[in-house]
Amino acid sequence: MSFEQMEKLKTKLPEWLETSRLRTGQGDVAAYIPELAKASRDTLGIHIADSQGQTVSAGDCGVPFTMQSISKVFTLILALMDHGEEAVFYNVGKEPTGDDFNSMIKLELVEPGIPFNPLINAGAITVSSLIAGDSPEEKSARILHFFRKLASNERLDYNMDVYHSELETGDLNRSLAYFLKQNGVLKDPVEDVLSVYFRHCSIEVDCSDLSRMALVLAFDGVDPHSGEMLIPRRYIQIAKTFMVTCGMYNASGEFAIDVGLPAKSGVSGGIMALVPGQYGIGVVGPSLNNKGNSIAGVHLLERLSKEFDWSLF
Ligand SMILES: NC(=O)CC[C@H](N)C(=O)O
Repeated sequence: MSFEQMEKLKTKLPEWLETSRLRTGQGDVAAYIPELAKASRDTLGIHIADSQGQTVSAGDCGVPFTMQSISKVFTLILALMDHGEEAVFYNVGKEPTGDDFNSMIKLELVEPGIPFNPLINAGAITVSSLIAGDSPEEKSARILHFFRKLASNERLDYNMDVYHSELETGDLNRSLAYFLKQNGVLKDPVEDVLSVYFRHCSIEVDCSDLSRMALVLAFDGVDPHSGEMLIPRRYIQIAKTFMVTCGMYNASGEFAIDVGLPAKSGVSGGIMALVPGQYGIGVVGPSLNNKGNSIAGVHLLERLSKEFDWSLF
C-alpha cells in the first residue's frame, strides 16, 4: 500500500463506511435459509489487506458470516487443481446465464444440460461432486484444509447451524441436483454431493479472512506473506474471469462498470474483491439489494474504486 493511499484509507474509510451504511434500510437480509435471517440488517464491515501485512478496516469487520456463494470460487480452483481444465469444463460451462443463481430453466432448455458456469448453484453443485476424495467427508475435509491455508487461519470451521438450516430447507438445490443426476452430470448420490456443497457454503469467516483469501488471488496464487505458491496462475486467471463475468450474479455487468474489480458475493452479505497485485478486500453487509448483493457493500466498493481509480477497465 502506498503511504498516501494508506493514510487516506485510514482517515477516510470509517466515514465512507458510515455513508454506505445509510443504504442498509433499502435492502433485506436473505431469509430462504432460515438461519441467515438472524443476521442484523445494519451490519457493515470491511477489511483491506496488502502484501506487506498492512491492513485497514472499518465498521463491523469482526462479525462472523458464512461464505455461501463466495466459497464457489475456491471449490472451482480446487477441482481444477484436482482434475485439470479439460475434465472440469466437460461438466460445467463458461458463460453467464442472465438468470437467478438458483434457476434451473437453462438446464432443461439448452443442450447438453450441463450448468452454464461454476458460480451458479447448478455449476457449483457439479464442482462439489468433482472434488477429489473417496467420501463426502473426505471431500469436505480437503476443502476445509484448502480454505484454511488460503486464509492463513487454522481455526476456520463450519457454522453447523447454517449447514443444518440449509440442509433442511434446500429443496430447490436438491431439485437442481436431481436434474443434474438425471442428465448424467452428477455421478455420486445427490445427498452426498449436497452435503459437500452445503458444508462449503457454511464455512464461517470474517472480513479479515476473506481479505487474506482474496490477497492470494490478487497475487496470482502466491501468498505474498509466506511466499508460498498455493494455486497455479492459470487457475487464478480462470477464477478471476468468472468473478468479473458472473461473480455478482445478474449485476455483474453493472458492477464491472461501476467498480471494475473481480469480486464474488454471497447471500449472507459477504463480498470478496481484489485489486490485482495490490489488495485483498473482505466486506460484510447482510442487507441485500434486489439482485442478491450486499446493498451497502457494493456502494462502499464503488466509492473506494472511484476514489483510488481501481477499475481494471
Ligand atoms: N448465492 C448464494 O450465496 C447461494 C448459496 C446458498 N448456499 C445456496 O445454495 O442457495
